[in-house]
Amino acid sequence: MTNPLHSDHDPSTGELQLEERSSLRRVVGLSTELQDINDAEYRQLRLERVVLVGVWTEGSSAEADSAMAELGALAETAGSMVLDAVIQRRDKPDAATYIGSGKVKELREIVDATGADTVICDGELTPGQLIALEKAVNVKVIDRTALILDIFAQHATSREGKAQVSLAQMEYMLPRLRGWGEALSRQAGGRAGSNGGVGLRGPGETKIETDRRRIRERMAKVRREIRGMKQARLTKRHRRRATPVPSIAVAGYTNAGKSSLVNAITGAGVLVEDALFATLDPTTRRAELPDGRAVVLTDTVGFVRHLPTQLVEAFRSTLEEVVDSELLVHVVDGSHAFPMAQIDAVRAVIRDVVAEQNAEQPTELLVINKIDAADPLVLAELRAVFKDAAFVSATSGEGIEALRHTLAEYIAETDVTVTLEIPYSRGEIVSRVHSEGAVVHEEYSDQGTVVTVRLPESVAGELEEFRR
Ligand SMILES: Nc1nc2c(ncn2[C@@H]2O[C@H](COP(=O)(O)OP(=O)(O)OP(=O)(O)O)[C@@H](O)[C@H]2O)c(=O)[nH]1
Ligand SMILES: [Mg+2]
Repeated sequence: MTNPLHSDHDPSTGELQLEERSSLRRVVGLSTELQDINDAEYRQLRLERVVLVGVWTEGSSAEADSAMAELGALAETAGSMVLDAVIQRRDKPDAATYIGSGKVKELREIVDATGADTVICDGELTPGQLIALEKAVNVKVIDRTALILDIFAQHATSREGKAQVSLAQMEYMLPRLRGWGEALSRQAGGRAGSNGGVGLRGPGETKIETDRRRIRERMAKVRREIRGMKQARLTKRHRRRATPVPSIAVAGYTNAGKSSLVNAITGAGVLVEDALFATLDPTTRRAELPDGRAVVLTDTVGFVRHLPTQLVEAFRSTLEEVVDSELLVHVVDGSHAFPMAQIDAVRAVIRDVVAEQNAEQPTELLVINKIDAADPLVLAELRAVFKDAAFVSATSGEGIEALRHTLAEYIAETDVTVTLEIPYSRGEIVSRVHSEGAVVHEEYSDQGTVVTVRLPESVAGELEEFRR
């Protein structure tokens, strides 16, 4: 394992976060309540004992199983206990009830037999499908989108992250308010007949309409707040960009081991958990590479297939970090049954953001992690396809030192080599050159210290006056 050089963080932070999160688990579901619209009768996800349902439309049965396993992991991350899972093979989901009527009956029997209180469907269901299925099985039915929103709501810690998630939840809720519970009765007085046009709403407005209006108002407010926070973040990032320390973004599918890898490389205590979306806010750690150079690594939120569109915006801040960095370390879970599909999913999202921002595609270094637990056949395939990839285990430490050297080489490629003569009176410049670059040669002349050093271009520019 590597030394915790320049770790500017208390290694107990991850531990603390983990504790906090476990205590949060016990009140699962509370985080999805939007306190500010407390009388809106939207569905509250109190997930406890759940049955999973999937429709398998394409691919092999092993892939379908793997998709269900992921849904199960998501459900557990949200704090629920998975009792059973049903998959139905069909060309496309049933328009009325997502799964066909025969399967609905079977599902109802499973729900009754297991005592489940919630059914989770893989995919995004229409409001109509949710209601119809709920009627048929007689317990709460939610979809994958709601589940992911719930996890994000539980895990977001930064103010901007929380605001983004609450906005996404409201966006999801808005079209689904209708029919949410027979409890949504009309307000006293009923609808004010045909004369209740624009501006005359009020007593005759239905409860759903009032709720919708309140949610829209709240959404507008949150949007304004986010704009303000975004500005602050951009300023901060700008300031960070002004310091010439190269930045490395660590991205990849959720649970690939990104945080573990950042810890292994830097020795810092970033939160690691066998749960999806353990990391939601980008965290940055300093590290020193074998050539003595300082870099910063940013641990980012994980990717997932079919990310709810409402959350894409919430991901944006993390993706901007990726696009902005010198090097993108793309971490892959080598022990997963289908790492290729995950690699493709991650690359597709990054490509989209790069295109959208008119940015340059950052250099990507693939890091296949968890080689200690990987199937040798899958590993052999990955080695054959990705010849430049690094193969490591963040937990055993295998390959980490080699990876640190590889990182140094990648970063060095963006460097220039210069010879500087630094007067003896400017010792601070000599220290700076040592910490920000890789010194190739050093000697002492009558005038000062003469160093030949590889430096990031921006630093070399700043030290132009000492060039020889
Ligand atoms: N066997 C094995 N397990 C690992 C390795 N690296 C990470 N893990 C485990 O994988 C799980 C996820 O690790 P994290 O580092 O939290 O993964 P992440 O990519 O940051 O996950 P999210 O932040 O949730 O997206 C944890 O249980 C780790 O202990 C490895 O090299 N080998
Ligand atoms: Mg993480």
